[in-house]
Amino acid sequence: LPPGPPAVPFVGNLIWLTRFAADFEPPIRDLWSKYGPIVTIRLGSIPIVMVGDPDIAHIMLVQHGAVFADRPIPPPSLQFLSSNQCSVGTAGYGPRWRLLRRNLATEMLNPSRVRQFADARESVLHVLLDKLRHTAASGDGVVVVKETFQFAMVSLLVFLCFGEKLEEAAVRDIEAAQKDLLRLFRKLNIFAIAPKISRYLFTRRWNCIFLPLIRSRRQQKESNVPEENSFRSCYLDSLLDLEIPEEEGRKLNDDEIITLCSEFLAAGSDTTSTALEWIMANVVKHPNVQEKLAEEVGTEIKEEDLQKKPYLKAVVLEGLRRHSPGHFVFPHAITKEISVCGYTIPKDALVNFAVAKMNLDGEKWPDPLEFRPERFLPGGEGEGVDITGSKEIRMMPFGVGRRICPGMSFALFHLKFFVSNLVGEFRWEAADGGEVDLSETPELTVIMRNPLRACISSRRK
Ligand code: HEM
Repeated sequence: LPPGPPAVPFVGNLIWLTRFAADFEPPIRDLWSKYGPIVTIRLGSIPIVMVGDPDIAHIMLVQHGAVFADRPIPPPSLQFLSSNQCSVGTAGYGPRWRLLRRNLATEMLNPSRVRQFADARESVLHVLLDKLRHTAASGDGVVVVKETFQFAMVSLLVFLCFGEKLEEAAVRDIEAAQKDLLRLFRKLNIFAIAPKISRYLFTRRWNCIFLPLIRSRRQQKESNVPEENSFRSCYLDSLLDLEIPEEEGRKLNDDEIITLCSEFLAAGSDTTSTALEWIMANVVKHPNVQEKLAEEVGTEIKEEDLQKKPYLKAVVLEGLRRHSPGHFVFPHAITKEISVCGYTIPKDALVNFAVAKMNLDGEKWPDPLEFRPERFLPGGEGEGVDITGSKEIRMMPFGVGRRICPGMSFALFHLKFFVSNLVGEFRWEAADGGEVDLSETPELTVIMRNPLRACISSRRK
């Protein structure tokens, strides 16, 4: 195994038992400085290999992609959270994962499907801009954007997931339930201490919110009468139609559908709204970037033109490089024992990859902490960078290899869409004439410790 700190038998390295999720990062950084860019820690008796080097990550995720594409099996008391691994992110590497992933990618996330939801996007954008205008008008031009961005992303995904434009209160309920679920993930010990009660509370809340939506859509599909405000199809429709070939073509049950809808909302909303806030924070902090961007996008923004805006793309990529919403990927399990870079990684090990460390690698990116979109323009060191990392990993905000985020192009498109409209519509300045503080703090994604506060004024004459 790769080197690591000494561990107590059966207990592992005690420190990891008290730390979850992103809190892992500072001590892991210390281990990399001490032992090198690939280290082993132990959680109980499970070895976890933490990889902080892009070239080693490439060997594992691309050259031995199939071996590193599995996911760990959750302990029995937590299996209900994913309906026995019935979600794209939790399913083991096999036919069910392929089926679910293909369904999500082709039915919802591919570019031509994304284009069909232009009216949903316009409507969400309209609400977002109105909320910002209204807040600014009632508070000396100052807005705190975090909640507004989050609400916009959740509204959009709820639209795409359930095919209905829900009332604001209903969207807020879903948003609150998602947040509580994600918070619970950070305190998994609740499920260990009182598994039955937590399971009951958790399932009841989820059923109350999602079951009526699922039932009404099922009825609607059966009666073939599209309701007012409904889209022709949505993610839920694809799940209602899906059949599992290796289980005699059975349909998904309600619990599985709830898990998949919840995954769709959770995976897509927090990540994208966090990235949007980081990008806008840098746009506010760097007036020269903002003016260049405003000049490129203009005030009449058309979706079909977004692909033709190189500086917009550069700003989005630089935002994702400099402030990846996730500093690690989801844990990977391996399908068989394997030797890589002189180490043998056993079948029961987990492996994780340090996205943020790779994005800020000083050998690949000069002045890696500097926000400089020009790197991605012709002649810059990031010109033509392939963020899928298939030939070489230089940055991996969406992961790399078989488990790469299926929402990557969806997210890039929506980031461009919102950033261009926010900059095209308003002139942004740091609130109170102050500085924008770029300190990070880990929650489920790595967010701004001090949420962005900005003064906005209309660019329209
Ligand atoms: C800026 C926005 C986003 C970022 C930075 C991001 C990042 C990531 C990362 C780092 C992974 C883990 C890859 C791995 O485990 O190796 C992932 C997985 C995933 N993401 Fe995203 N993501 C974003 C948006 C989205 C959106 C919009 C969706 C869908 C609506 C989505 C759905 C998923 C799913 C389902 C997985 C699990 C894939 C699998 O295990 O096969 N993500 N994402």
